[in-house]
Amino acid sequence: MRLNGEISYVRDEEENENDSVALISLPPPPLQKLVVGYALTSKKVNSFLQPKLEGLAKKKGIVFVAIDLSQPLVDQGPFDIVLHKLTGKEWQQILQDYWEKHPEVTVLDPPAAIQHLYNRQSMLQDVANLNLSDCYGKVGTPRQLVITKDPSSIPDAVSKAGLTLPLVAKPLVVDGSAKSHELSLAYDEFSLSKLDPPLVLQEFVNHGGVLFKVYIVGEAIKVVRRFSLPDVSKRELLNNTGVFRFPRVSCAAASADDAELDPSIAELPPRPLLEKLARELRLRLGLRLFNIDIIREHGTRDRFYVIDINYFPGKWSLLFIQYSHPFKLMKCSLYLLSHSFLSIMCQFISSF
Ligand SMILES: Nc1ncnc2c1ncn2[C@@H]1O[C@H](COP(=O)(O)OP(=O)(O)OP(=O)(O)O)[C@@H](O)[C@H]1O
Ligand SMILES: O=P(O)(O)O[C@H]1[C@H](O)[C@@H](O)[C@H](OP(=O)(O)O)[C@@H](OP(=O)(O)O)[C@H]1O
Ligand SMILES: [Mg+2]
Ligand SMILES: [Mg+2]
Repeated sequence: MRLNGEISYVRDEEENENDSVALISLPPPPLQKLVVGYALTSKKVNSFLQPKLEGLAKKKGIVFVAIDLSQPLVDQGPFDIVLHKLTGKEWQQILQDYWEKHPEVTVLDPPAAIQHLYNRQSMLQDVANLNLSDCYGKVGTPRQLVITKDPSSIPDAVSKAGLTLPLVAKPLVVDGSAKSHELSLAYDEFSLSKLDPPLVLQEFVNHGGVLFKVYIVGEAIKVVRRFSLPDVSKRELLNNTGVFRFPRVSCAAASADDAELDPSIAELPPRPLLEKLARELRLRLGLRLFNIDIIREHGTRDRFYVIDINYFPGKWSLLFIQYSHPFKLMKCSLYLLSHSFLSIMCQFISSF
């Protein structure tokens, strides 16, 4: 079975361009320029600032200008928007000072709000506090325990907390480094003392090996499917011991949008549920650019868990890669997906 791999809840502006016919031909009003100053790592510049985005943005009067980190921010600009994804206290302070002097500038997003996602404990707190049970499904977070020191105390702490094995061990701090994405799966309690705190130990939830990435850009939502860790059976749990490091299983290259999947596993979470979740988290987190990783407990229709939230994610450029796939249609759908995504980004920026 082939499922529609992606949903968009915002009409693509490009689609609408030919909808209306001008009755009187007046010259178009001059486009008011919107200047977006950006402070991004070179990795992010490569993945985000694709010529395609810059081209589309230019047509809509949006220009991207690199912020020079060696110069005072206050001496640069003027900017309408500052778009950033850099970690570190120093940058936070620079932005804060800038914002105090220029409250008219939109900072995407406020550094203090982003900071909330840089810790895997605070990251999921708002989801845990939500009550969406009447909204087409239940959304929660896996039970988890924070360990800050003394690895030898972990087996005892896990048993006291009553966590069920296997457990996913995740570095507590998420700072964009490769190390902060080094995760392990622990099958038995005693091997847990080999781990290296500070970390979060999270119950592993069987979910049929498919994860949903929900991208939030302002009020727009996009969902894609990615491959994920396979289920762990009771037998595997009994026969395995130890702690196993695993690579970045659900990276952008692990798209499951065009895979043949069991429909009960592949079915996207209900749209009203995602809309409510996105709206609530946007408000509670105070963020406009983020993504939620969500899984459906295997064997259930409506039990969902948020396992990760990332600030301003997305290797959108990957969607442009011309896959040497035998079906031309697939190339086309990938192109359309990325195109509408870029359009959404431009629409969002234009809204300020
Ligand atoms: N509680 C869980 N139950 C089942 N699988 C999980 C759980 N937590 C994580 N995983 C698996 O591990 C992968 C990585 O976990 P997570 O998303 O928390 O890490 P990350 O390094 O922050 O990822 P990202 O690259 O999205 O930032 C997930 O995509 C999923 O496949
Ligand atoms: O393309 P997707 O699957 O959305 O992956 C993102 C991850 O989920 C994020 O965690 C990455 O951000 P950090 O590397 O800053 O944590 C993020 O890195 P980026 O800042 O280079 O976009 C992406 O790798
Ligand atoms: Mg993730
Ligand atoms: Mg993450």
